[in-house]
Amino acid sequence: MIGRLNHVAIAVPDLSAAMRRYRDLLGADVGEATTLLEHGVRIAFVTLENSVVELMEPLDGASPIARFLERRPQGGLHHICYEVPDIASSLEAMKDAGVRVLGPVRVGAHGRPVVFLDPADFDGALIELEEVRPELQPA
Ligand SMILES: CC[C@H](C(=O)O)C(=O)SCCNC(=O)CCNC(=O)[C@H](O)C(C)(C)COP(=O)(O)OP(=O)(O)OC[C@H]1O[C@@H](n2cnc3c(N)ncnc32)[C@H](O)[C@@H]1OP(=O)(O)O
Ligand SMILES: [Co+2]
Repeated sequence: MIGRLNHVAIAVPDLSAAMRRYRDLLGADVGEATTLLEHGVRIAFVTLENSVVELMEPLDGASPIARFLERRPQGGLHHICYEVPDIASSLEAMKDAGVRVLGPVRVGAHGRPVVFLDPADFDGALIELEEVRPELQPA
């Protein structure tokens, strides 16, 4: 059901510092920082040849990553995002299997529908599913 790895996300306490590290120390292609109010985060994507890393800092104490950073003040690996062709049918399959879905489907940073799955039901890893419809992709 899942397709490509879309991104791996790292929660960071200071996005500008993390962006500088990736750009200046690692020589990576770091995009612009973007605020995602609805998700409570400010993010920047690092584009690699074969995948993408999402750097995220919390907007405030109510952000879903605020508690995560309280436990790990230096930051840490936060979630992994897989592409699915049809998020509604993926969700149905998850619910049928008893996997807890965290919140509703929302529009993610790429402007596509995303949803999160409870780490307690997925080997301790927070999973994001992002809908990437094959028919809408360039050939
Ligand atoms: C969508 C926009 C953008 C994009 O890519 O397009 C993004 O990716 S935004 C990313 C930020 N959004 C989210 O993370 C939304 C989903 N996350 C959540 O709903 C919460 O963060 C949740 C439920 C995973 C944790 O909530 P909370 O922090 O309130 O709970 P606790 O701190 O009490 O933790 C409970 C339990 O879960 C474990 N946990 C927490 N975070 C993670 C994690 N990232 N990976 C693995 N496990 C995690 C935590 O250790 C606790 O475990 P326990 O055994 O009960 O101690
Ligand atoms: Co993400």
